[in-house]
Amino acid sequence: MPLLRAEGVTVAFGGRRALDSVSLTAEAGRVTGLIGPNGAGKSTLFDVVSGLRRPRTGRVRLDGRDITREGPARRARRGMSRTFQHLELFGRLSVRDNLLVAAELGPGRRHAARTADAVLDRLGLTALAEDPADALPTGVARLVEVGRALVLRPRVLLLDEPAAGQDAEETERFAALLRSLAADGTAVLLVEHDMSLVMSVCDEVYVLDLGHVVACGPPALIQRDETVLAAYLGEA
Ligand SMILES: Nc1ncnc2c1ncn2[C@@H]1O[C@H](COP(=O)(O)OP(=O)(O)OP(=O)(O)O)[C@@H](O)[C@H]1O
Repeated sequence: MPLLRAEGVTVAFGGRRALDSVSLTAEAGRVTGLIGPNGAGKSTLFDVVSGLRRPRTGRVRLDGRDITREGPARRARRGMSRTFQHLELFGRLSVRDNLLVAAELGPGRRHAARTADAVLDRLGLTALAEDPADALPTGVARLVEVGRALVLRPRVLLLDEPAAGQDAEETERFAALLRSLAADGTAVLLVEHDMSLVMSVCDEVYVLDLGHVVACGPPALIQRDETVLAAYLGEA
């Protein structure tokens, strides 16, 4: 049984379908990519999976359990956490305090400081722990957002464009982090525009275009898929 499954998810804004019967699976121990041109529906699908938006039709299942009607807090307690495309850090708080605020809500709350410090160490952020979040370059701030999701010890981690603003070296380190999270058994679902990152870290890639899954498979196949190329070139 897959850890996370979205089944036949449809979302409409006004008369327009942002998602039209979309199904997707994310397995424990794997990095699953979700790509597609601007406006394809990626963030909307994240909102449905994380409980911020109710779909018009369709289901979200975690471990087979139907969680479609559960809110984001309940899903977080079940082991799901996410980052946002637009940074949502507490700008005046230090890097460490940003993680602590989340750690105090999570399963490691009794040892929140230790939990936060362990994640800072894993992300290579210890030297910046006391810096205010709003003084950080975007690439580092995104890493802090990932850290805030990680202190909740997620089984399912949803990352919305986490590498935007990272330089080449930061992206390389980030790729290694994603692989190590998967090796720990986390199901990572990754929305990302950096194609070389997606193709190098993902086990499987879903391609959305205009609210439909137009392709799904291992990176090597997706890179050669004509429907995918057409979607990106605007010919689909
Ligand atoms: N709150 C909203 N109200 C109306 N339309 C919306 C809303 N949110 C998203 N949309 C529309 O739904 C479609 C999908 O948007 P979404 O943000 O999910 O795409 P995306 O694939 O994440 O795009 P991007 O790569 O640009 O972030 C777009 O046409 C968008 O304009």
